[in-house]
Amino acid sequence: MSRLFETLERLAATIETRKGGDPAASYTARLLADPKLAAKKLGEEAIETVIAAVGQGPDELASESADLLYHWLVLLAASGVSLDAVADKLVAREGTSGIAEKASRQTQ
Ligand SMILES: N=c1c2ncn([C@@H]3O[C@H](COP(=O)(O)OP(=O)(O)OP(=O)(O)O)[C@@H](O)[C@H]3O)c2ncn1[C@@H]1O[C@H](COP(=O)(O)O)[C@@H](O)[C@H]1O
Repeated sequence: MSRLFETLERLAATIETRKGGDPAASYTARLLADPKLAAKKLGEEAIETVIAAVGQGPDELASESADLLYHWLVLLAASGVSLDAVADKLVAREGTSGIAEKASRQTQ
């Protein structure tokens, strides 16, 4: 398994432990208690990642990507969506070109 996936699984497990936690002591608990805030933060981190990608260099892009993935995991946890559920979607798409998939939707 890749180091990134192992890290994401470990972080997802840590995030689960924060459910119902004290928002004053845990930033994760604060986001989990307010899924709209978690979604808003994910949007902000996505924009910051794009800004890093178009002009701030590789280290900043890696750092913003880490922020993005952390907030993505929190939003999944807040919404009751497991990493396995996301994996199922990706596996189902394996081998299907995005161009072919879009064309099939347009002919339906
Ligand atoms: N990986 C992270 C992680 N990445 C980013 N962040 C926080 O996400 C926030 C990012 O917000 P911004 O970039 O918008 O920075 P900001 O301007 O300070 O934030 P705002 O004022 O806009 O809220 C910062 O407070 C970061 O510290 C994280 N907070 C927690 N984790 C992990 O989650 C674990 C549990 O955290 P707690 O629940 O807070 O103990 C930690 O041990 C870490 O492993």
